[in-house]
Amino acid sequence: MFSTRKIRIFDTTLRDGEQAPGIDLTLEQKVRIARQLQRLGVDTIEAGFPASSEGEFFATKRIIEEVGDSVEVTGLARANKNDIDRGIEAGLASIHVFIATSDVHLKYKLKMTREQVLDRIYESVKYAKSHGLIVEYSPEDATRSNVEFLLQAVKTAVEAGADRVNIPDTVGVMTPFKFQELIKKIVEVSSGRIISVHCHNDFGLATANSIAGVVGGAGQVHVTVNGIGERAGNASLEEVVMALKKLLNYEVNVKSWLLYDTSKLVSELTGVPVPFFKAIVGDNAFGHEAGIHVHGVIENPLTYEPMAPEEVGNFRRLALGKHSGIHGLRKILEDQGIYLDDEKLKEVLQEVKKIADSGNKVSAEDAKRIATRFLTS
Ligand SMILES: CC(=O)SCCNC(=O)CCNC(=O)[C@H](O)C(C)(C)COP(=O)(O)OP(=O)(O)OC[C@H]1O[C@@H](n2cnc3c(N)ncnc32)[C@H](O)[C@@H]1OP(=O)(O)O
Ligand SMILES: CC(C)C(=O)C(=O)O
Repeated sequence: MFSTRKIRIFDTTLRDGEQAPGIDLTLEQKVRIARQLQRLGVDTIEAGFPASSEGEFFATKRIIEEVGDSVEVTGLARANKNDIDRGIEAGLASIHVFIATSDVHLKYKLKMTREQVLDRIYESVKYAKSHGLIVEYSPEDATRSNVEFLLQAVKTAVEAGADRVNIPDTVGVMTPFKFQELIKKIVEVSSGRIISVHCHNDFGLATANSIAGVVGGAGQVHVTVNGIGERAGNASLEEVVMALKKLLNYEVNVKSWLLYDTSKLVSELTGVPVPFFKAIVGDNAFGHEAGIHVHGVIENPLTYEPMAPEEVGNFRRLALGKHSGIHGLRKILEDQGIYLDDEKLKEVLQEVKKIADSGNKVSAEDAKRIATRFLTS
């Protein structure tokens, strides 16, 4: 399925990402990440939750001062006057107001009736709009809400003036086909407002569900760098962006070649390592050891890579091990200035495999050392 529709990228690394246990960024660290997100080209930066602490308040304020001229900066607020006022005091021109719509949240957490929640949606969105803000409303736990009530909540937010409505899969229980259908229904009652999706990764489906939401009609996706966030995390920015661009041909503002550096920066500042096998930005995302693959990639990278590493700022890494073949070994040695005939290469390869079979790693330098013996013998 192909489309040229433009999809907004709403980055919540500094809000939902930072909410994860063990991640507490300083003001300076938040500002560094915000600057990188602005360079990357996201459409909205959710800078934090200004009412939650002094630090969050001042970080939001500084981020607006630093990058607010060139990118929309928003902040999270509960559906109450105090949180919205705190956002306004921090200087926000855009606010993300949320209140849950699922019965389990209403009964046990909010202790409110459905009617009270609808009133609260209307009042809080209207209040924020009356201060001239761009308002995005999220019915938290939308995907476990009664669908009729969810549609009522969305209509209420739209009537109160919400500019965008975001549909959160708060505990990650959606499957792609189900979510696509739900988003279609939401779009039908939203009077042309941008519909957004916010997916959590509890079943490893956050990226798939986000894409399904877009196919269902969403015009914006909430993401975090490296997929950090509550519990199993959020939909990862790099996966969503590249899937939208490369697999479905949607238009996205993000400069994909800055993805790897952005991932490294967020990893460094949060202290959360990027998994080796992480799609797009993992160190093995363009890694090859198997002889058949390495041969193919040397002839033409398209054989075993769905995109070029440079497109996302990552690197191709050719490794040696028990699965290596002659073509790969030749390339690794020639890159280091070592040229051997096929007979000698085969002997070096046998040694490489012997080392690997005994459970040891073989680096390019190890191969060079072995090959040097053959050069001089
Ligand atoms: C799905 C999400 O990610 S939602 C965002 C979650 N993020 C965070 O919680 C991070 C920031 N949070 C905080 O710093 C604090 O929780 C604060 C400042 C917001 C509130 O702190 P406290 O006043 O101490 O309350 P606490 O966090 O224990 O409880 C939450 C209160 O907010 C209420 N509440 C929760 N969500 C909403 C909402 N969307 N709208 C209005 N009220 C809400 C709860 O019912 C509870 O109210 P109560 O105090 O009257 O019982
Ligand atoms: C506030 C909302 C969007 C949220 O973070 C969630 O439901 O996961």
